[in-house]
Amino acid sequence: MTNVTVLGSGAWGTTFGQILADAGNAVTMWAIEPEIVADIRDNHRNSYRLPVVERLPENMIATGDRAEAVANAEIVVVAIAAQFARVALEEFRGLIPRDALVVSLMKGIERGTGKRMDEVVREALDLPENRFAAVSGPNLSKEIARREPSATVVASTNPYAAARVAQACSTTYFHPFTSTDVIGLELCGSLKNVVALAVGMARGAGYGENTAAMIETRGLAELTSLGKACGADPKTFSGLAGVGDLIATCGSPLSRNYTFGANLGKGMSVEEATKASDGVAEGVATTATVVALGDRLGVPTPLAAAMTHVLEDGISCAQMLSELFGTEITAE
Ligand SMILES: NC(=O)C1=CN([C@@H]2O[C@H](COP(=O)(O)OP(=O)(O)OC[C@H]3O[C@@H](n4cnc5c(N)ncnc54)[C@H](OP(=O)(O)O)[C@@H]3O)[C@@H](O)[C@H]2O)C=CC1
Ligand SMILES: O=C(CO)COP(=O)(O)O
Repeated sequence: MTNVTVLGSGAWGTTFGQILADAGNAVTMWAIEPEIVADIRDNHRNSYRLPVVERLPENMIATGDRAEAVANAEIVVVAIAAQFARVALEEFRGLIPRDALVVSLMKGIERGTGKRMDEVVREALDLPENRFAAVSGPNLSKEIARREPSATVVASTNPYAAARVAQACSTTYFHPFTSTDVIGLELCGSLKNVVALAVGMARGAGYGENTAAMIETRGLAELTSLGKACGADPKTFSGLAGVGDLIATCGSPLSRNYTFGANLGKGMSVEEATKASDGVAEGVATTATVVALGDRLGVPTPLAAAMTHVLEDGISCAQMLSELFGTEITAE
């Protein structure tokens, strides 16, 4: 049994807390909202962010006190909206035990700096690389909250850390694989959200399977080229965190990014789609950072560029699709 703290009691943070509790760990949830803390602590529910779960495990407690939340933690899991991660984590600097592992569930790239979540977490907490791990895969929280079978990837440059975290989140219904490719895992999780926005938009506009498959396949190619340029292992993109997460996210209205895109495709403005969103669609803030990353590395990112024009200039789905390939005939 391990003492694990989860920072952020959103849909996935709470679901992952349930996984950790089901795996036999002592789980402490931290949330910024007092009402969420009280709901988990007193009612063993998170009716605000995960109402699908009637009752959370007994070995899952909650607190809003930062020091108390991490005081005895052997593993600290970060499940905060990516664009708020740095500011939120800086409040925990110096509070986390020096031998605790820190795990990111976040899927986003920080606006302004273009940094991945492993970089943000390590900078905010002054954390050495060998105590960091990332978790990413086809993990739509509501299905996993219902304990449906699923799998994920735990990546750390420190194989011991990856194995330790994988052990802590292994249950009969949730199977972790390990990897040392942190960069690849981070890019898969972040960039697939941009592809999901585009696929959702096409679906919302009434296009079918061929168009979705076209966008997903070209999106995977873009994601893989960018990942390779960042030093990632190409194999990661054909695994659970790459193709696997694309299939899940681009195929389900449970995905916030997919649904955000679908609402755009139905004619909503970005503001209207944001208001309608149930949780944070991380791809909205990440899209522009992908274009900037591609520019910096000399890697073409036509899908991210087209989605940036959707998000910033309000171009239509038809215009987005026409921007994807241009008119020149090239090899695939
Ligand atoms: N939902 C899912 O199915 C999956 C999500 N993920 C990723 O996991 C991460 C967390 O997602 P999820 O758990 O769904 O949570 P949400 O995206 O629904 O919300 C983000 C969490 O961040 C918290 N938060 C926002 N701003 C701040 C802040 N300034 N300080 C402290 N906390 C803040 C929210 O708190 P509050 O609720 O109090 O507002 C909430 O707990 C995201 O990066 C997401 O991409 C990965 C796999 C699956
Ligand atoms: O990352 C996820 C599934 O793996 C959840 O996707 P959304 O953030 O689009 O809801």
